[in-house]
Amino acid sequence: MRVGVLGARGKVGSAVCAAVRGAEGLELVAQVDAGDSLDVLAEQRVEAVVDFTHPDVVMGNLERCVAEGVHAVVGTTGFDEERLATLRGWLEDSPGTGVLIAPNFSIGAVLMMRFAALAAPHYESVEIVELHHPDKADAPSGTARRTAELVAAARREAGLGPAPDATSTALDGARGADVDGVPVHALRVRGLVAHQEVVLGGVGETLTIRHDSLDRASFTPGVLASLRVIGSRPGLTVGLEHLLDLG
Ligand SMILES: NC(=O)C1=CN([C@@H]2O[C@H](COP(=O)(O)OP(=O)(O)OC[C@H]3O[C@@H](n4cnc5c(N)ncnc54)[C@H](OP(=O)(O)O)[C@@H]3O)[C@@H](O)[C@H]2O)C=CC1
Ligand SMILES: O=C(O)C1=N[C@H](C(=O)O)C[C@H](O)C1
Repeated sequence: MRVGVLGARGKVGSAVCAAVRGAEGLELVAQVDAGDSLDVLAEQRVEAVVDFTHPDVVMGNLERCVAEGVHAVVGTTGFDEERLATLRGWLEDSPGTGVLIAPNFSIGAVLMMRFAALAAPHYESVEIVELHHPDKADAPSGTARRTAELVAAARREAGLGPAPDATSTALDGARGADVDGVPVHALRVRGLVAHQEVVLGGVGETLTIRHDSLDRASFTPGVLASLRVIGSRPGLTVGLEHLLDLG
């Protein structure tokens, strides 16, 4: 498969370029970064792109890729329901083209999200703390948003109400951002890569589920696995879990 990487000079994009170069059956034929033309997609007969760019530009990239029938594996964050609906519309006009968007391509993060959803119905309280490097464009992280949505859905399904919180006065931001009723706290600290804790609590006990990406190499196996199947998954797939057998 002929692969192009968008965001090729970025922190994750450069790791993906190295991984694609070393992967059997994949050929890195285009490296695109800010200011470069997407004409290279047609010129180099790119079959699939990997996008790790910026939430502000990813939709423009995907509109062009889908219009040209180029499959896309997307790690860039910033997808809400409105963006996903727009993307589904574009894909309807380009049958056979596949787009996979994953808030997190590391296996541990996917498992952390699954474990958090599994635990959620059993605890009264739940909060999420995500910790990242200070050059990150968005807050909270895409992973934290997705985790909060999964936890909230699991709580709703179990008939649980809002987690108790008797705070009657607080400094703005002290209780984090409210994502689907789940407080999410974002730390930006030099030296960190990508980390998250889901803290659950009930009477007399807490459960903390923590995941750490210590190196951006943690994202590349999931990206390569996605590239290998994207050609046979037309339409939109959201989440790496759909490619894994998690039981
Ligand atoms: N799903 C996952 O597993 C992961 C997702 N991410 C997400 O991926 C995205 C990128 O993260 P990261 O690599 O750390 O960020 P970086 O800023 O290091 O890399 C982004 C790169 O994209 C470039 N770029 C900007 N605009 C365009 C454009 N229109 N076309 C092509 N390239 C462009 C940037 O150039 P310039 O700097 O000149 O603007 C930069 O080189 C973020 O949204 C992040 O949250 C990150 C890690 C894992
Ligand atoms: O910007 C990052 O670094 C990361 N972004 C993704 C997110 O927002 O969840 C994935 C991971 O947390 C690293």
